[in-house]
Amino acid sequence: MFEKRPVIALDFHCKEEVEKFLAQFDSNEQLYIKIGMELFYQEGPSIVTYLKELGHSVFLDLKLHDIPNTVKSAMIGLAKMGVDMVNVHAAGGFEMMKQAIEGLEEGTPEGAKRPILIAVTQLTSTSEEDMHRDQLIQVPIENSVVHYARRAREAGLDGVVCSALEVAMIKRATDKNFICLTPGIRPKGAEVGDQKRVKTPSEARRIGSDYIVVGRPITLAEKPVDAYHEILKDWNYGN
Ligand SMILES: O=c1ccn([C@@H]2O[C@H](COP(=O)(O)O)[C@@H](O)[C@H]2O)c(=O)[nH]1
Repeated sequence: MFEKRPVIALDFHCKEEVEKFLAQFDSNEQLYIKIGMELFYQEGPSIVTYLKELGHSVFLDLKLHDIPNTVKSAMIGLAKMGVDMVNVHAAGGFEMMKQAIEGLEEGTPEGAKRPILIAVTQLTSTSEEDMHRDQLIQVPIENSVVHYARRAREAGLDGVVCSALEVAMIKRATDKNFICLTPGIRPKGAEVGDQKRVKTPSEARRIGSDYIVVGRPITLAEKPVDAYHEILKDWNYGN
């Protein structure tokens, strides 16, 4: 399910910063925006309504991870907000993921499309050494990522969050339509920051990512609109 627009991670503190950022774009340009914890915990559901009314697509990246019943109830609420995509941590377990999808189905208003549900496998800021040390998972990181992807698919989810490095393995282990959304994207030569498992937009495309997520290389750029269009071009192989 290829999405030609890079998903922009708007990791801002408040709506005013979002407005300032969006004012730089042509008002006809419909973006795919990721709202994370930082913005959502400050602004709440009204930030979703605001962005949807402007015609943008919204991925609400709250990475739910709790007992199955709690996640199901939370998902019922999130489905009512009209977001396009939400997520959970696969580490929350098979039953939690199953309940998450049930909650979304229950909460989606009649006639509306159920939000896409994906599961975080291993964060792109986690290296194999980090995983061994912090999680005591003593296998290669790709094995852990593919294992979580298989469990997510068996639970009925639409896809996973992973690094572009693992996309080919996941598609082989699940199916080609199982969504791989990949953060940890950096244009050639860009600062990597806290990301550990990184690829460029065109590398991610070549490997088979369906969505890429890009934050700081756009939001902290001197000219964010130009930075966005360069990434868009690289992701779409110059088209
Ligand atoms: O494994 C993950 C899951 C989520 N993210 C989120 O994506 C963006 C990436 O931002 P950059 O500034 O491009 O590094 C950020 O909002 C993370 O919360 C991730 O990076 N890795």
